[in-house]
Amino acid sequence: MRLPTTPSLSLEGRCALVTGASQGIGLAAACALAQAGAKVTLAARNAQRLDELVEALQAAGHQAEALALDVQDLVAVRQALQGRRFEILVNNAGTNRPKPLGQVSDEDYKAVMGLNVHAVYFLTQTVVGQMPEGSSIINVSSQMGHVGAANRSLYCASKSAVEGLTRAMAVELGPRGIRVNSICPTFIETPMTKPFFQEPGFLESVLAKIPLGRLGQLEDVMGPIVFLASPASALVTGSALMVDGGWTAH
Ligand SMILES: NC(=O)C1=CN([C@@H]2O[C@H](COP(=O)(O)OP(=O)(O)OC[C@H]3O[C@@H](n4cnc5c(N)ncnc54)[C@H](OP(=O)(O)O)[C@@H]3O)[C@@H](O)[C@H]2O)C=CC1
Ligand SMILES: C[C@H](O)[C@@H]1OC(=O)[C@H](O)[C@@H]1O
Repeated sequence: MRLPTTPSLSLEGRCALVTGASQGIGLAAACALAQAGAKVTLAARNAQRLDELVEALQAAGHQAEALALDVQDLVAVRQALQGRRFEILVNNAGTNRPKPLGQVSDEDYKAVMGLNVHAVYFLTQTVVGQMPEGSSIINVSSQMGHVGAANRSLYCASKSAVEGLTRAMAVELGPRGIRVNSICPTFIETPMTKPFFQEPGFLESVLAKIPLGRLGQLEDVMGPIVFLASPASALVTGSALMVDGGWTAH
């Protein structure tokens, strides 16, 4: 009798590019992919930090390399990545400038939309041409791509745009066997969010909206990243994987 067999979560032999990998969720994603066997290119602007992280990954027996890169510098992106073959791309680098609607400046808009959308779009455009069948693109979106939040109109708009490009790219790239999904975490304490939690009452206000009753941890995104990168999600594309403790289940 032939019993069904679970597709592998191994990423042996695959090359992965993770943007914003010098800290936070990007670093967690890079570690997850490396621990699953991928050769991971960690991209960010802080070259020294990247070298330290790559050294640590290599010391742990994993394959990793550093790529000092400003993903908003499209000339540099194209010079560094044009023609390079990756089977996995994690568009993680992102930013936020929480402000009341009336205080958002043109510069704020360009900073948030520039990194969260423009850079994601054109780095993906640069890399996708060399991606073989079976490749996986993972866009790090947010629960905020699916709900509104006060003082986060710009951020919510940027992540909603990421959800739209995830779906459209999934439709366009499906015939090539390339999958495109988003991962949508809730609040995780990282250098980006640490300042938010200094505000009195902010943590309580966030926890009140999370049915599982806790903030996310970096480890909470690592399994979902490997799942979306691996053959275990071979029929999953155009999807938004909520990793939000139930925030958007309301
Ligand atoms: N933390 C959270 O609660 C959540 C975060 N997210 C999303 O996850 C992603 C990562 O968030 P988080 O880890 O908190 O962010 P952090 O601010 O902690 O880290 C951001 C990373 O992006 C890199 N980066 C920033 N600008 C650039 C650039 N121009 N070019 C290349 N790399 C850049 C930074 O490295 P360097 O300075 O060296 O370039 C850093 O490694 C973002 O897209 C965010 O929107 C989604 C849901 C929840
Ligand atoms: C869950 C979100 O992405 C979270 O919302 C914010 O305002 C922070 O910037 C985090 O990214």
